[in-house]
Formats: sequence, C-alpha cells, structure tokens
Amino acid sequence: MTLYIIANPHSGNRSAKEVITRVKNELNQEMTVFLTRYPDDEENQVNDVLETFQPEKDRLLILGGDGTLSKVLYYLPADIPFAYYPMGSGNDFARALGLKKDLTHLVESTKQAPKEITVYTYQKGLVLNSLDLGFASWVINHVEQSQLKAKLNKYHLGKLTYILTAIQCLIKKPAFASLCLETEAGEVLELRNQFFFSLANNTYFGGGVMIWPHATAYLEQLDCVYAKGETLWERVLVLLSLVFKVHERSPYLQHQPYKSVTIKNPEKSLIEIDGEIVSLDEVTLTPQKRYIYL
Ligand SMILES: Nc1ncnc2c1ncn2[C@@H]1O[C@H](COP(=O)(O)OP(=O)(O)OP(=O)(O)O)[C@@H](O)[C@H]1O
Repeated sequence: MTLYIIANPHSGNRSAKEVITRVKNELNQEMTVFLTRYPDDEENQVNDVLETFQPEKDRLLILGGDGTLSKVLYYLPADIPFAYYPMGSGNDFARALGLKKDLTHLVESTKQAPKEITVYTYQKGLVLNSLDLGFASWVINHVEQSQLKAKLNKYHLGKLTYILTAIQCLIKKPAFASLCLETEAGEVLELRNQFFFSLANNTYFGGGVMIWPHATAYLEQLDCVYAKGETLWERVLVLLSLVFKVHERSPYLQHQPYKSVTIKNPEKSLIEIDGEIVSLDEVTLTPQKRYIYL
C-alpha cells in the first residue's frame, strides 16, 4: 500500500511537513506527498494523485484545515475513501466526528472498512460543517476585511479578532438575513430579518461553537437553526444559548431538520460556508455520501 498525502503546508500553525516527516520516520510508511502550493491548488493536486492512485491498494490521507479538506473532497471522486488529520486553526469537522490526532491509529484505520458520512454539495463546492447567514457571516466578512487579524496574528491572538468583531456586531445594528428556504418536499419557508441563521451538517462552527447538539455528518440531515434577536438583550441571549449549549431549552432558537434545501437569497444577504464568504443568489444543498477511515 502506498499512502498518498495531500497536504496544505500553510494550514493552522504550518506544521504539515513535520507531520509528514513523522509518518515517514515513525511508521516507516511508503508514501507519495502532494503539497498545495497556493490557494485553490487542490484541484491540481487531486488530479496529480489520480494519475497513479490505485483505489484497490493505495490509501489517501488529507492534511490541513476544514478549508483544505472541503476543497480536496470537492475534486476527489466521491467513491474514493480518505483519512484525515486535522491541522487547521478551527478543526470543527474533526471535533464533531471525534477524530483522534494519532498517526499510528490513523494509518491502521486505513486497513479497516471506512465509515459512511454525508456532506452537502452546492454549485461551487462542499459544505462540511455549516452554511450561515446573518451574525456569523457578518463576523467572518468583517474579520476578512479588517487589518486587525493580521496584526493580532503576530502575537498569536488572531482569534481575539473574531471575539471583538462579534461584540461589535452585537452592539451595532447587525446585517439581518432575509431568505426563502425551499425544502425537498417543495415546502417554502420565508424568513425575514433573522439575526442568526445556520444550516448545520455538523455540530460546531467557528472553532468549537456549538450550532446544534445533534447535528452530525453521520446522518443525512441538515439542522436548520435560526433566531430573530430583535433587541440587543435578545441577541445576547441567543449567543449565550450557543455558548452555554442550552440550544434545546432556549426559547429564542428555532430548529428544523431537513434532508436537502435550496436557499433563495432575495435581498442578497451575505452567505458564509465553512468560514468563507460565497457570493451566490441561490444555493442548493444536495446530500452526498463520502467514506472516511476512522
Ligand atoms: N500553499 C498555500 N498557501 C496559501 N494558501 C493555501 C495553500 N494551499 C492551500 N491554501 C488555501 O488555504 C485555505 C484552507 O486553509 P485551511 O482551512 O486548511 O487552514 P486554516 O485556515 O488554517 O484552518 P481553519 O479552516 O480550521 O481555520 C484554502 O482556501 C486553500 O485553497
């Protein structure tokens, strides 16, 4: 068996090369390494892997953050199983699935049958964890545009930018989301002026903030969680419900499970998917089965 590794050397604290050296030295594993060289290089690396990869005997390991995993899976044929070693700054996908950061276990797991999970595809990529509108997308968009993150990153305080921006979002009149949600059954739900809106395929977003306790990629289900938050006090209570994990008891959070949905975004609210802003007027989320070694 040859272990094919696709790694993003820039993910998280940039230690992918050290992990690769450990696989080579500690596990004495025959391997071929493909490093992404710049943003959106995942397609090229997957194509290079596919030139020689033999699914019956070879195995694929992906090293990187949620962003790398999502992009690699988007280009990888869905029937090829993969192993994953989380190296990002948030690692929400690994946290939700309870993935161990144990290389010996990881390589051993590729000898067993993989487990089935569900991810969601849309027009431009994959949803691993969540699609968000309102509060979360506002925060991500402001952090992306601010100079503060780069400055704080120098002191390893990059995460503080998100907290400061979230407080700013709470106090300022935040950009509320209005959207139309069409379900697999043809049902239409019109939501106006929502402070918080999330479609969760997994439990967490934003580096460990719980969206919905039972949301999991082990089920073919999207958990739709939304809240109006009309007053500052209500918005504070919505966020405290998430932080203190009292989602199911909170009178402010609405919840509805769906199998597949289309989001129509008439007022062009910002859409954020797994931490990245996407500009689309309409997003159709379709379940797709994938196979992961655990
Ligand atoms: N060599 C590279 N240099 C810069 N960016 C890269 C490189 N290779 C891939 N990328 C881009 O990095 C992004 C993914 O980063 P990734 O999610 O792995 O790490 P992270 O942002 O540190 O983690 P997290 O998503 O958990 O915060 C993708 O947009 C990908 O295209």
